[in-house]
Formats: sequence, structure tokens, C-alpha cells
Amino acid sequence: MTDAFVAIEGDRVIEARARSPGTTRGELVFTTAYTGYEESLTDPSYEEQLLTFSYPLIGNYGVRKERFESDRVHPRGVLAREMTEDVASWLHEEDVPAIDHLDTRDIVTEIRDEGAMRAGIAAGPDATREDALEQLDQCEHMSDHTEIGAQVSVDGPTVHNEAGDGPRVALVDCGAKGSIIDSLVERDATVYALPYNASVADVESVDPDVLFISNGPGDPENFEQAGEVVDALVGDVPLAGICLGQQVVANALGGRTEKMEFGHRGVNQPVRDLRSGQVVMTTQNHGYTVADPGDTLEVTQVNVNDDTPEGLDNDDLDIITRQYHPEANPGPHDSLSFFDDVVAMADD
Ligand SMILES: NC(=O)CC[C@H](N)C(=O)O
Repeated sequence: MTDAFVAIEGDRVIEARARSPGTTRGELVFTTAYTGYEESLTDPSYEEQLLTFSYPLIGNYGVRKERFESDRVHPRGVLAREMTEDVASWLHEEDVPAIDHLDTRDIVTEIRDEGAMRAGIAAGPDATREDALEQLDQCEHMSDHTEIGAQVSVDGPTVHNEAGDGPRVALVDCGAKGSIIDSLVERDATVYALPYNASVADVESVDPDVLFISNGPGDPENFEQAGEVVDALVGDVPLAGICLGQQVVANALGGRTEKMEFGHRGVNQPVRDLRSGQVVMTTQNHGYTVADPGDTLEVTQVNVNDDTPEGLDNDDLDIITRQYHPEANPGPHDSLSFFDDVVAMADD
């Protein structure tokens, strides 16, 4: 049954089946992850995007809140070859349009050839091609979402594990995944999650042993205030970052980020550590990359597939950032020791 349409750049329209009705638009991206749909759908870094699963069956082990990375679904729309009723009804409850019975291999090939692109979706009994095309027409580019931090950050300071014996972590929450906070708390850190636009004084007021910039959605250049905090505190406080966090740190310290053609999204991205030679499998979800690390940061890890920087460090200044997701939700646990390194750096 055709009761859904996706319009992609070039005004091509693809037919599908509606699983959760509505109209929506966003940057069309794909993940190659074959498990972890609950974690991906609740990952705040997918805010404003339309997420295509390249793995053909999504939902085959149900939907459980314990696996969520935040309290809501973040992609603006979801595309799959086949979606179970569990996932479809969850997305319906969350008011996120979703479609299946379309050729997701075709979509993935299109994105790989043309790059991440703007798209519009219309799904439901009254949906038309024109509705999908109109959504596409109104769709913005990722970099236009200048206030995206406000959509995903905490409203005010939030403390986790206040009685902890470990280091005090000031986490600039640009849309932090829950498992990043959990990974720090498991190491007995006290985590002070602060709004994405926290001032230097806000961060100093929690007297941190380490400053941590979280993952987050959109263009890292739209997180200028987090960069100002990094610039003000570098050298005084150890510094860590994951994904958007790495990008913000690089931009603040004389480097430069750029948009990738279609990004890295999946759970089997190989990363080589240039110091040890070791390769680990990692989880990734990013569409921007550090094109120039600047003079302060050393590239210590690279992506085996395309040589993009995966780890930036400065041992003298106590800086450690990763482009991939060591918290491993979903995905391989190979790089979980990153959090031990962060805690050790803070304890020094
Ligand atoms: N997961 C993230 O933190 C993503 C970072 C940034 N929004 C990007 O797409 O590159």
C-alpha cells in the first residue's frame, strides 16, 4: 500500500508505507548499525534529522525504556525497510512520522553518491507527493539550526551522584547521551550537567576537576559559548570531549571543522591508535569532522577507512577528546577505557 512519500533533493519522490502518520522534514542520513535502534532513536545528536536504517528489519527485540539515551525520540522522521509494530507504535505515540516498505538500499546509495541531503516526508491516509515536496521545499540545512542546543540541553544545572568520591565533572550538556553520564557516575564521578550556553563563571562555580563537552546535534560552529568556556579554562582544568565535544574543543583551540559528505553512522567504524598501533571497533554518529586540528592538539587516533581524526590529545595540557562514542550505547565496548583515562586525568 502506498500511503507515504519521501521527497529528496532533485525533487525525486519515493513511495512508501505509513507506520506513524504526519508530515516532516530534515537532513536525510543513514546508519549502518544492525542493533541499537532504541539508543539511536533517543540519541539527541539526531535532532532535526531523518534517520534511515540500512539494516532491513528494525524492532525485532522490542522497545525497552532502560535502553533509551534520553527521554524522547530525536530524529524528526524514521525510514526503514521493515519496522515492527513495537517501534511503529512507539514512534506514533511520540508523534514522529515513520515509514517502511521502501527501498532503503536505494536511499543509502543516493546519500553515498550525493551526500547527506534535505528531504521531506508525508505519511498517512491523506498524504500526497505534493505534501512531501512542499516539506522538502521548506527544509533547512543543518547549519541553519543555530539554536539547536536549546532543544536538547538541560534547562539548568543538574547534579548526578552528588555524594560521589571521584572527580567533579562539569559537563557542558550540548545534548548529552545518558550513557555518557552513566559511564562517569559508574567511576564514582560527580557530574554537574550545565546548559549548552553556560558561562565561564557557571562552570567555575562547580569547582570542576575536569571540563567535559558532550556530544550534540548540528553544526559545531553553532556552539560558540561552549568554545568560549574551553578557551577560558584550557590549561587550568583538564579537558575532555566526545563527538561534538571534540569538534567544539578543536574549533576553540585554533582548529577548524567542516561538513563531511555523508558522515559516519554505525557501530563498526575501525579506529587506529597512532601511538599503540591498535585498532578498535567504535560506534559513531557524526556528519562533521575536524578538518584542521590547529597547533595545540595532536591527532592520536584516525579512522582506518578515511583517515579522519578520531582522537585529539595534548598530554601537557591534559586534553583528551574522541570523535567516536566510547560509551558504546549501542555498539562495541572496545573503547570504554576512555572514561578511566578521563577520571585518571582529573585525579592527577
Ligand atoms: N554525535 C555527535 O555529537 C554529533 C556531532 C555533530 N552534530 C556532527 O554531526 O558531527
